[in-house]
Amino acid sequence: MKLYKAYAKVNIFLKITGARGNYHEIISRFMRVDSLYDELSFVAKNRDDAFKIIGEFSCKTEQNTIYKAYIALLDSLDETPAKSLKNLMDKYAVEVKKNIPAFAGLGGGSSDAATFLKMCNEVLDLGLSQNELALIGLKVGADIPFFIYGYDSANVGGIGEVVEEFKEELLDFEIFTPKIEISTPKVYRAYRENFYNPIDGFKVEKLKKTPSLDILKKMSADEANDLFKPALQEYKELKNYYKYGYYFSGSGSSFFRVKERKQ
Ligand SMILES: C[C@@](CO)(OP(=O)(O)O)[C@H](O)COP(=O)(O)OP(=O)(O)OC[C@H]1O[C@@H](n2ccc(N)nc2=O)[C@H](O)[C@@H]1O
Ligand SMILES: Nc1ncnc2c1ncn2[C@@H]1O[C@H](COP(=O)(O)OP(=O)(O)O)[C@@H](O)[C@H]1O
Repeated sequence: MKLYKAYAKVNIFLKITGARGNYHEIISRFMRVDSLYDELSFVAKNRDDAFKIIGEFSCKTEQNTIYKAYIALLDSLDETPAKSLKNLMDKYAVEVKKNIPAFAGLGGGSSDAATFLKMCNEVLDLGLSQNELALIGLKVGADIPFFIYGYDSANVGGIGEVVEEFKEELLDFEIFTPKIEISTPKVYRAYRENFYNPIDGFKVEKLKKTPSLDILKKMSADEANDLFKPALQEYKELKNYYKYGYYFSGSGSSFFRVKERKQ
């Protein structure tokens, strides 16, 4: 069966622009990490088994983003394609070779979910557009739309649903992930309680136009990512891992820096 790659991402910058209910509106440059991906495939399974995911996960199937994406996709389909999808998942399990660390700020769970949605769309010929898939994905997680579009680099806004390609060279990253299980909601909550200071529209426009390499030359780790200070506050041990010249991805715990330009 065909292997599908679910790439990791890093957030070159991540700035908060406001609040939306329990969520935060952001402007962030997402860049795909070419060297780090999970591998997904459909493999034949026993028809009697329930929805099955094969792979090393720390969560139950019901909590897996792949299962949540399946339910969201089922809900969005008419009767006939929904039947085909159920039939597909009766016959096949989703096998995942997990390479992207979890709780890492690298979007592993979101990328798996996005890839699963694209696999179903392709295999069943559902004819869903990228925008439609992104909206289905958004119900499962804010990072999923970026992975649906599959751009190398993009400015991501709203809570994650506005994805605009940013044309630039893909960078090669060195990444390390401290073994700290960071909770994304906890970090956003700490930001809102103690660091809330949304940036203005002028700064947003400037950031959106700046190439990633320039951002990384001009900004320090805490200037580039509004979630770095709240993460340090909530997870004190994080500071033992921080090395000068590295940047913090999303809500963490990964740090990255550019290795070299991709050939
Ligand atoms: C911080 C970022 C940066 O890319 O990613 P990670 O570090 O998790 O990879 C994202 O904003 C995370 O996206 P994702 O991890 O998909 O978030 P979700 O599952 O949708 O939301 C989990 C929780 O995080 C908070 N949340 C998430 C996104 C957002 N824009 N504002 C928020 O406040 C909310 O409390 C929400 O209930
Ligand atoms: N397909 C998946 N891959 C990894 N983690 C998943 C997946 N589905 C659900 N999870 C759960 O999501 C959390 C971590 O999400 P993940 O996407 O790996 O991290 P992050 O949001 O920091 O990039 C953990 O609670 C993990 O058990």
